[in-house]
Amino acid sequence: MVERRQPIWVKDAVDKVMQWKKRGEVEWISIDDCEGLFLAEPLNADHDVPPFNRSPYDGFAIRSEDTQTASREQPLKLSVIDEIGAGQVSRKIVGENQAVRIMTGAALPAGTDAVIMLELVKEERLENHNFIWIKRRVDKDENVSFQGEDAQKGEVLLKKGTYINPGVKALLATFGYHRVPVSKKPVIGIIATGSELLKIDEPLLPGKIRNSNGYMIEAQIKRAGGSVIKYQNCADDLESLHTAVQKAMDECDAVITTGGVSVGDFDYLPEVYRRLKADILFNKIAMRPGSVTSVAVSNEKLLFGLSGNPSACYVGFELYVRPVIRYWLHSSRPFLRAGQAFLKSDFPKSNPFNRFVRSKTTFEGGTIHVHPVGLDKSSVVTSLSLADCLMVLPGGTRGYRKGDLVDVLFLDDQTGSEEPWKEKPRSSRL
Ligand SMILES: Nc1nc2c(c(=O)[nH]1)N[C@H]1C(S)=C(S)[C@@H](COP(=O)(O)OP(=O)(O)OC[C@H]3O[C@@H](n4cnc5c(N)ncnc54)[C@H](O)[C@@H]3O)O[C@H]1N2
Ligand code: MOO
Ligand SMILES: [Mg+2]
Repeated sequence: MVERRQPIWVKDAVDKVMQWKKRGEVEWISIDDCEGLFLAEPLNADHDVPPFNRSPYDGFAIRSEDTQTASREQPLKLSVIDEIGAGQVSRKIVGENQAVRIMTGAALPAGTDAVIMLELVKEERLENHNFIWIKRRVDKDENVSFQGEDAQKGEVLLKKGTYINPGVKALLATFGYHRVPVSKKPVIGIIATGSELLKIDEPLLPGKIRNSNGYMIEAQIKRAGGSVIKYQNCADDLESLHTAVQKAMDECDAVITTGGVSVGDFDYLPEVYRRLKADILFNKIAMRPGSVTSVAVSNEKLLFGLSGNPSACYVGFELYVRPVIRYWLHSSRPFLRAGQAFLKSDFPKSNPFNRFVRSKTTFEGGTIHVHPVGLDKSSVVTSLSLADCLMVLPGGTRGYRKGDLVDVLFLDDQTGSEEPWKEKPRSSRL
């Protein structure tokens, strides 16, 4: 008699997995290698930015009070007493009717409180000395980049858990972080199982297919921020599968298998869990695709049994593995970013289970639309290459109509979400 499995809700499955979440060990790595990781400590401003009042233009630093009566009819003549470029500091103190020629980024000289652009003055050279003529009033603080206007000493600029994008990297450099606190990456092992699997450089043979899931999962792990150990494909043979999973569990922080997790004669992962004396958190989820996704824990390490069907495997990873990797990396928003969009076409299939449909979003007239891509079957691989989101269609309906507002989970996104997608109360009767 085939084992009857009791499905659980997606939200409960996520909760069960996240009970085993861990933060990775913090290490300080070179700023050159930190992008795509997460700050393991907050970033505080230990000085003002900019650190001094500076000129935003190439021009002349002046005293605004000297210019109060300057006009086209009564131009003002100032004596140029120094010239500085960015990086230089003038030693002069600017007095009445004096100016310093100053380039963008240079510190305002003592005594000055405004800058006039090169284009707005007339220059004159008289007896080996430079003068300028100004034909308008310049107000105090005009054209000054103020010390601390960008960031003030003591401010917390970025919270712990922030994703390090190019802008964050610029801030790290601004504050002299040549080494950056981040988490060590989790090492995730991948074992593709199935006697039908060929290596990708092998020619097709009757009844065989190439292992695409192994490569897909590798890319998903890397997109999430983890590092990968890819093991040899494993045939549907209990002894070798047991040995391979045991070895991977010893060597990695978590392990993903694909295939062999359902109720078929050669689906040996349930038996491997028993042999490992692993606690099975669940082996059936009320969702499509990916209902067979199983997760077990052995020696406090997670062992993900993803489906062999490519789309089911993909969705299982994004919902249950990705948040574990991102949490490990100290992300404060480890779950897929959620939003809502209008369905672009009817989705007439009745929906007994929550469905995660590979889809694509488009922006039209200020609103987001979403439409399914490719064939909606869990065995399909082509739709994955076109999807930028998963459209979530809660179960218990007779289908959805064009124009319905539906939840979407974005795949190529770094913002993430603090909370996972959850079934809403109306859909929460199993
Ligand atoms: N009697 C039942 N049969 C099935 C059930 C069920 O509840 N009762 N569930 C179905 C569902 S839903 C899914 S999903 C699949 C899951 O099967 P497994 O996870 O055990 O995976 P396999 O049987 O090993 O393979 C399924 C399918 O995927 C192909 N595959 C496997 N590995 C790869 C790979 N690395 N790259 C590409 N494709 C792969 C494999 O050839 C099969 O076609 O079970 C249903 N059956
Ligand atoms: O759950 Mo299976 O993953 O529907 O295709
Ligand atoms: Mg199977």
